[in-house]
Amino acid sequence: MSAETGSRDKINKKLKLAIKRSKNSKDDVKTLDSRRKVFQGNKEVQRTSSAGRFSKRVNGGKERHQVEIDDKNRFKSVNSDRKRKRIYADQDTGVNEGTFHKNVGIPNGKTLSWEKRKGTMEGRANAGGLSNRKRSLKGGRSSGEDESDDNKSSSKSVRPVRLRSKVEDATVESKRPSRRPKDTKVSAKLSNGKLRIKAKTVDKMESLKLDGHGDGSLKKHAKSKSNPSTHLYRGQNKHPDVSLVKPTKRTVKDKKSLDDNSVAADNRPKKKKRVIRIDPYDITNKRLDDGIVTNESIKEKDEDLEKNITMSKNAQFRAIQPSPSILAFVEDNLLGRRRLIELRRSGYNTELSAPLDNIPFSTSSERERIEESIFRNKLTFFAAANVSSSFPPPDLPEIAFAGRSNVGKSSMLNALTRQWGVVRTSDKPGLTQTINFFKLGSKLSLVDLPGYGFAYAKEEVKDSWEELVKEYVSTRIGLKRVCLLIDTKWGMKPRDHELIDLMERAQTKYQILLTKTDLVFPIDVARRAMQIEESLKANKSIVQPLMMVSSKSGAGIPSLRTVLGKIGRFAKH
Ligand SMILES: Nc1nc2c(ncn2[C@@H]2O[C@H](COP(=O)(O)OP(=O)(O)OP(=O)(O)O)[C@@H](O)[C@H]2O)c(=O)[nH]1
Ligand SMILES: [Mg+2]
Repeated sequence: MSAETGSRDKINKKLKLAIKRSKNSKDDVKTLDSRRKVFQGNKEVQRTSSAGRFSKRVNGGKERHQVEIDDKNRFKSVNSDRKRKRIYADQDTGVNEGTFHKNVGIPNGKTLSWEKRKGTMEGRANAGGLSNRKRSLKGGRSSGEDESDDNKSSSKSVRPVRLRSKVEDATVESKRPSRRPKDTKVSAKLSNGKLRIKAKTVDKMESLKLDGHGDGSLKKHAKSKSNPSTHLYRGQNKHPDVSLVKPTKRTVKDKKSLDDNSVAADNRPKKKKRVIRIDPYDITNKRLDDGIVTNESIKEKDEDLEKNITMSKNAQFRAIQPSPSILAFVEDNLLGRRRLIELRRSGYNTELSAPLDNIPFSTSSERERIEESIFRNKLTFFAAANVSSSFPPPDLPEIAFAGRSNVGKSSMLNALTRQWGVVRTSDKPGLTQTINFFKLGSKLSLVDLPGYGFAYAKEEVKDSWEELVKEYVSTRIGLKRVCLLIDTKWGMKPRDHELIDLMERAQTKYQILLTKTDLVFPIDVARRAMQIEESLKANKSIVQPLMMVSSKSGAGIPSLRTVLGKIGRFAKH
């Protein structure tokens, strides 16, 4: 009996427990229904819930237990949903630094989160829940987000955030903003486990921020379009002034449009002056220069005129047609530039220093071959004068050799006498600086005059030489002839004409010697002779003929000896 009563008690206890559990299960069903109503609005929760299984399970004992488990799971899911909300809250409060905050501290990372780039999430630290989050997203556009939250204009300009979520772990994908967004708006999308957020800004916000950080003058342009690049820089940098420091070309342009007097505009780099390079080979560029009259252009024109004159002089010289007699004389005496083979064919010894003279230097026996006896005498230096008072007494008839520097005066003395080293010569103009007197035996005196014109000497010295020469040729007693040496290549120069005029006035006999004939063509020797004879044909003191000589080749030297020898022979003491 005791066993039966014991078993009955156990059964009764179980029945009581079962009844209690059935009552509790009804309460649970009520609570579940109420909770189902709570989450009725959440479609995703309804979709995920197994409502059919839930209704079956509420009838059975084990099933009820399962129901409780499922309810726990559902609670878990509900809790997870709550947790999701808490996650947002935590995220908003900064407790749960998930993917939202991972990139916030990265200053230059390419994977900057969207709030870092757009600066919209800065103000969410004080926000709580989704509504606050929306609010923060509305107002949080730049580094001054907290201030901009209070700003109505900024809140108007931003779209609210849309959240679509059925996920437990929300991750944020940041959509990289375009580099040049025109109208940027902020929107957040939470779907398929990823929160996609787009941020867009409105121009007014930017202009207001400029008001806050820049000059007051910027307020004038609050409605004007702001620069998107400044948005970008301001979003990345909490200090908008710093972002203004590193502007792009586009920011510079916009700053200029904002206010010319602003500090930012003053700090912009100045434009470099555009340099126009004129191409000398470009016809259009030359046309620019044509209208400009400068001193340089006048000088160039003058130089061109002088060139034309010189060219005309040369042309005139080329146009001279020498007389046949002069041409014949030039050809007979082998004047002008000649080839050695030509001299050899004519019977001259080309191994001699002056083959056309055919007389070697220095030895007395050879000097006997000189046709003119007076020039067989030994040449001796006896006086030098740099002033007229130091002139030697005029005991002998004198023949002077005058001319420009380096024309070959001293060389002419050597060529006439064929004596080496008595008269010094040099290729440097200005060697002879005094009037040098040479005796040729006891019959004749040869005088080497300093040259005039170009010389390596001071102007005062050259002037004194010229004055001394002028005084000598105009006042010297015993001066029988002045041999005026003219370089065949260059012809007569103004100084030569000056000296000729002086000798004309002083009635000093002078004879023209064309020197260095071996350096020009024979035809030019004839032309020069014709030119000078024509120019001096009216002169009275000139002695004809004009002599054409070359100390180097010896051409015309024998003829000159003959002419000058007559002076010594017939001169009256
Ligand atoms: N080719 C050539 N050269 C000559 C002739 N006569 C002189 N020379 C050269 O011309 C240069 C000047 O000769 P010089 O006799 O010193 O001339 P200069 O007139 O006395 O010169 P200054 O004493 O400075 O007035 C020398 O190098 C001579 O060799 C010539 O007929 N033909
Ligand atoms: Mg000389």
